[in-house]
Amino acid sequence: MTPSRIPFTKMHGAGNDFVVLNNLDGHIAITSELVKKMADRHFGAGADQVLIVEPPENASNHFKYRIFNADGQEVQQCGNGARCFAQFVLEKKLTSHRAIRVETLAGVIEPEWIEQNWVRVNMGPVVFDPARVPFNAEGLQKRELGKAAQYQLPVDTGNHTENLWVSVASMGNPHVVLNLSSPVSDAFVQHVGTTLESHPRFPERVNVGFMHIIDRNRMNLRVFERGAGETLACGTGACAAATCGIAHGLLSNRVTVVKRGGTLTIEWDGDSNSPVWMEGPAVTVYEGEFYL
Ligand SMILES: N[C@@H](CCC[C@H](N)C(=O)O)C(=O)O
Repeated sequence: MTPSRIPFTKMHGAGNDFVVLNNLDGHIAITSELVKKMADRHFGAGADQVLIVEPPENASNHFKYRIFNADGQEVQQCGNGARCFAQFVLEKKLTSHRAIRVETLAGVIEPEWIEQNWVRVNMGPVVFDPARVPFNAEGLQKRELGKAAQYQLPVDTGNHTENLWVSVASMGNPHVVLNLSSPVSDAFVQHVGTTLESHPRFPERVNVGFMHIIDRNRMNLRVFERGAGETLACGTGACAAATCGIAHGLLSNRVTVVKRGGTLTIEWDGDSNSPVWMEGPAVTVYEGEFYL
């Protein structure tokens, strides 16, 4: 039975914040309602995502990692959370391995603890096939840019409808990336983020990335996340934006992604079978008990 007080750890990865629960013994009944309560910034602990540590289904892996957005929906992947997950299981002495194999709804990822508060993760491959994002590209104007396509999507930007060229990618979870020539306003991120997150062309909704390339090695990125709104950083968003930029021939194979909450490094060799590597911070903020 779920206890009336649930111990949790508050963590963040570049300002993307999490409530992390150890449910290895299965004593907590994880429901969408519980997640929403914990993630609430006024009545709960407050978090962009709630992360759950569970035993693996396959004995060749170390853990299962479940991810819930603040709106209570369970989702496939979370990059900043993956680094915090590795920091958490080591800190809590749930493993003695620095490199672990972790099951997610999107497949197995491999975080490696590099040093205190710093983790590198093999995030698996990126997928640009629109059907697998999923994104309905039917009837849209399409252009090939390097190794990936872009699609022209009419988007209400607040003042008028603009035909924006967008890239789409899956890191296990869905992303749309806008490549902008200048930094964007808060109002633009809120308006376009809200519109695209629930756009009918994305049947599972989508995370919306606003990428501003500084040079071949560096970009600024803001992400309006599915189920959480704009966050201070999004790890899979950084992987999606960087790999789109690399595939389009605009970026080198190692990119520094600067977010409002911190900086991540993304590496990808451009081969569709190769994994995407992400490196960055993973920090414990405090321990608490949540009263039900
Ligand atoms: N913050 C995350 C992504 C969390 C899930 C995402 N909002 C989704 O719905 O797919 C990250 O660091 O990747």
